[in-house]
Amino acid sequence: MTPIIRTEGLRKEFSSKGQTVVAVENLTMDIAAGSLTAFLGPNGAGKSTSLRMLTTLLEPTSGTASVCGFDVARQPAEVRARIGYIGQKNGAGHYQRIRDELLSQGAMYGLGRTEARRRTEELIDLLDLGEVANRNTITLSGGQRRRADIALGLIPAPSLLFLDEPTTGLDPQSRANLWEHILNLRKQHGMTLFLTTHYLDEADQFAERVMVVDHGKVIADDTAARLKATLAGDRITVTVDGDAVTATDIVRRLAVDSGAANPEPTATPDGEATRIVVAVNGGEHVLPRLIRELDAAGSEVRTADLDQPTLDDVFLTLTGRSLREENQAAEDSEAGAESAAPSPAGAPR
Ligand SMILES: Nc1ncnc2c1ncn2[C@@H]1O[C@H](COP(=O)(O)OP(=O)(O)OP(=O)(O)O)[C@@H](O)[C@H]1O
Repeated sequence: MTPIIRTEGLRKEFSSKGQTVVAVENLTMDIAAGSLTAFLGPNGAGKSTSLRMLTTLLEPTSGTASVCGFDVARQPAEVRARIGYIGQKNGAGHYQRIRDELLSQGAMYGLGRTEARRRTEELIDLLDLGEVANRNTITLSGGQRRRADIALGLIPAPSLLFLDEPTTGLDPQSRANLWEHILNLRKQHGMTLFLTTHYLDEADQFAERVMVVDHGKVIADDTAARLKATLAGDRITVTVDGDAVTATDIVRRLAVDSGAANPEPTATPDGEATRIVVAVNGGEHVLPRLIRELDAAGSEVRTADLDQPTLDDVFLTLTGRSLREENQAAEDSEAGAESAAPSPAGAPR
């Protein structure tokens, strides 16, 4: 089947104060129709720029991209007619009722009045906006506003939807709720979804394909499960009494047997005992065997833990940075800026 997105050596450079910034470098990928791909990367990695090129909002410096079978540079109108794009900033206007905004969007896409009305009501229903459809966007909660954004992006009934950080800034419950809606849409309409997110748990849970970009380049591209298995591995920590050298040898042998990429354990004194940490493959099989072998060798196992990796561990291996910590730092600085910013008298905060 022809991929719904195909890029070949896509590149975007910006000139800023006499300097050239390469935001996206040599992006080559095929995305299958009907798939859900998460495009991940630290701040400034080039995710939004890639999305903006694929949605025809930015012209590539070089390389090619076809979306829904049309070239983004030469046939932008054809591309736009087939896609939806939900950017980072709230797309819904502030002083219009959601229902009216959806109707205007329908008119903008050239739907007749009856069809615009039908789709508006369908999307209000699908995205659970019934209770707020007659309210102005400015009065909505973050989660409701994001759902309104998605409804707006879906007015033209796209076969491919791009979402740039759809859940950023939402509380965990609103995130879960929005995801339920996104997955529901996908099920009902067989849409292809291509999204960026800073929440790696979302990518892990919902995406079939995870692409990690850094400094404008794709540095990993696979399923979340395979990325975790190949780039992070499981981690076993045991605390043992008795002969630390023998115990460490046993741990190393089992890690080697498991096929771990780096089977060298680290052993550190923990009071009278020794704490041994090692990376293994298939930790759930290795751990029981390890406990039996240590026991048979006369090492008393005080504690035994198995940590299975998250995508953040993958991220750390790949980029040397923890996205979880970056997110936390960004949230902290936003919260700081918000509490420091003066609020104009009477203005809603
Ligand atoms: N209009 C512009 N002019 C100059 N540089 C730009 C412009 N837009 C983006 N860049 C730069 O290109 C790089 C990639 O930016 P981009 O917004 O694509 O990153 P991102 O991965 O989406 O980041 P974030 O997660 O913070 O949204 C960054 O170094 C950014 O500063």
